[in-house]
Amino acid sequence: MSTLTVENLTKEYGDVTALEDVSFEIEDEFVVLLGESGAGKSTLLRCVNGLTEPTSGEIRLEGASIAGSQPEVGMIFQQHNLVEGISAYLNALTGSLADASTVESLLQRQDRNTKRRALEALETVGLLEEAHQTVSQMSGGQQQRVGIARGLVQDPSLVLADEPVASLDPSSAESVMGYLKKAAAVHEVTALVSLHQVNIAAHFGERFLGLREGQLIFDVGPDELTPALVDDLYGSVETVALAKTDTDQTEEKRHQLEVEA
Ligand SMILES: Nc1ncnc2c1ncn2[C@@H]1O[C@H](COP(=O)(O)OP(=O)(O)OP(=O)(O)O)[C@@H](O)[C@H]1O
Repeated sequence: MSTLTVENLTKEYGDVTALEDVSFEIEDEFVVLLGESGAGKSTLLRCVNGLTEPTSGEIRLEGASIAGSQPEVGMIFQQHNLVEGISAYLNALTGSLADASTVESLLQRQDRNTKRRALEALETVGLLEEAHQTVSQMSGGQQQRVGIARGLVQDPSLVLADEPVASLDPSSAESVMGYLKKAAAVHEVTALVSLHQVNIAAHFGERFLGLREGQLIFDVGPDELTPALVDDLYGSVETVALAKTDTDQTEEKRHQLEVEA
C-alpha cells in the first residue's frame, strides 16, 4: 500500500497545456481517472510513472520525490504490450521486452521469488492453468489479464492503468476490471486507472478524479458521482445528443415493426 501525492502538477507541450496545476493525494484506494479524449489522463499517468517529465509541480510516492522510471510503480497499458510469441508465464515474468530473443537470457537471471510471484500473479487473474499458453492464442481479455499479472510481478506499491479495457467488448471489460480490482486488493496496491466507460468506472471505482482540459474538476467518492457531474465532465450537449439518438432509433424500430406487422 502506498500514498501518492501530486502537487501543483503542470505539463506543457509547446503551446498545449496538457495538465494545469493538478493536485491530489491517494492512499490505499482504487481510484478512477475520468475525462474525455485529450483531457490529460495519459499525461498524468505518464508523469506519475516517470515516463514524462512535468513542466512544474511535484509527485511523491511515500513522501519521496518521483524522478525517472520507478520500480515501485507497475504500469498496465491499453495495448498490453505483450510479447506475442511466448507464454503468459514468460510475459508475466520478464516484463515488457522488445522481442522474444532476449527472454531466455533474462529468464536465467530471474530469481526463484520472482518466478513464484509471476505464478501467483497469474493465479490472481485466473490464468494459472493457462500459464504456459502462448499469448497470441489468447483472447483480448485474457491477454489484458496477463498484462495485469505482469504489472504486479515486480511487487509494486502503486499500479497505474491507462485505459486497460478500452479495446474490449463490454462483458470482457467488466471481467478484466473485476480481476484488476481483485489483484489490487490481493497484492495490496494503490491503483490509479483511467477509463472512458463511465458505467464501468462507477461499478468499480472507490474514488473518482475528473479531468477536463488538463484541470482537475472533481475528486469525489461513489455517492457524489452524480449524472450532473458526469455531464459537466463530458459536456451535456453530447449526452443530450446521445439520448436523442437512442430515442430516434427506438422510434424508428417501432415504426419498422408496425410496418412489418
Ligand atoms: N507528446 C506530446 N506532444 C504534444 N502534445 C501532446 C503530447 N502528448 C499529449 N499531448 C497533448 O496533450 C493533451 C492531453 O493528452 P493526453 O494524451 O494526456 O489526453 P488523454 O486524456 O489521455 O486522451 P486519450 O483518452 O485520447 O488518450 C492533448 O491535447 C494532446 O494532444
